[in-house]
Amino acid sequence: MEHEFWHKRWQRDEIGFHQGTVNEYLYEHWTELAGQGTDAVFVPLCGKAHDMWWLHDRGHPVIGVELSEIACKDFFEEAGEKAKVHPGEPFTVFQHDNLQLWCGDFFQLVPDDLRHIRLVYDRAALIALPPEMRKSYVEHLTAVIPDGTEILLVTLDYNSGEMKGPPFNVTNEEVYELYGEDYEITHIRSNDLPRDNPFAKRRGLLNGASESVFRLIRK
Ligand SMILES: C[S@@+](CC[C@H](N)C(=O)[O-])C[C@H]1O[C@@H](n2cnc3c(N)ncnc32)[C@H](O)[C@@H]1O
Repeated sequence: MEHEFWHKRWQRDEIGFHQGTVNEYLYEHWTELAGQGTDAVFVPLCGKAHDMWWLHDRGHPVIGVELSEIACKDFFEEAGEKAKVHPGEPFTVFQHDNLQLWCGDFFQLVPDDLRHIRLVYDRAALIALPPEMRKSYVEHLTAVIPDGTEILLVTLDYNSGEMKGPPFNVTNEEVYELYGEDYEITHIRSNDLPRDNPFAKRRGLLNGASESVFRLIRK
């Protein structure tokens, strides 16, 4: 996906992926990874996900990475919070307490940037990318997070003949192909979305869809 594609989506406010509330799988499964601890969390391709406030409120330092400056600004403004802005290259950092949004390209991150990270939350990041980019995404993520980092990954699968992504369909088999070599994988659960689910209905998915949740540990 070209950067321009996402910039346009934000400029036109075409952000159907944005959830104004905490994601149900984050809410239900986060303690299985994090316990009651407050380790630092990385949120790739973070948008303006409310989930980051939830993680922050639980005491986690958070670093999100997001291409769109609109998303970064809106994230703080919509919460009525002021962020300090540290302009820079390749990232401009928006900061409030220990919650930072790094505005720039995920693929520009280097391992030193994420050396304190112990947890990753991926909702609508892997599945935002077309098949040819997903391998590079996982390779880059694996290169920049420390060993032992745990990831909560949420995926979506559907009949790819029925709609054009994003979000793209990622099968559970693909998760094992992409992460199997470098991660221990636990498939926590899958949840069927029936054809009359609002998302399936909006996108014309006559066979519905299915979401899956994984816990991955970087070996
Ligand atoms: C489908 S949205 C998901 C946002 C968020 N995870 C959520 O749950 O709402 C994908 C986001 O990734 C951002 N994005 C796409 N490519 C990126 C890249 N290379 N680096 C950083 N952000 C990127 C887009 O601007 C978009 O906000």
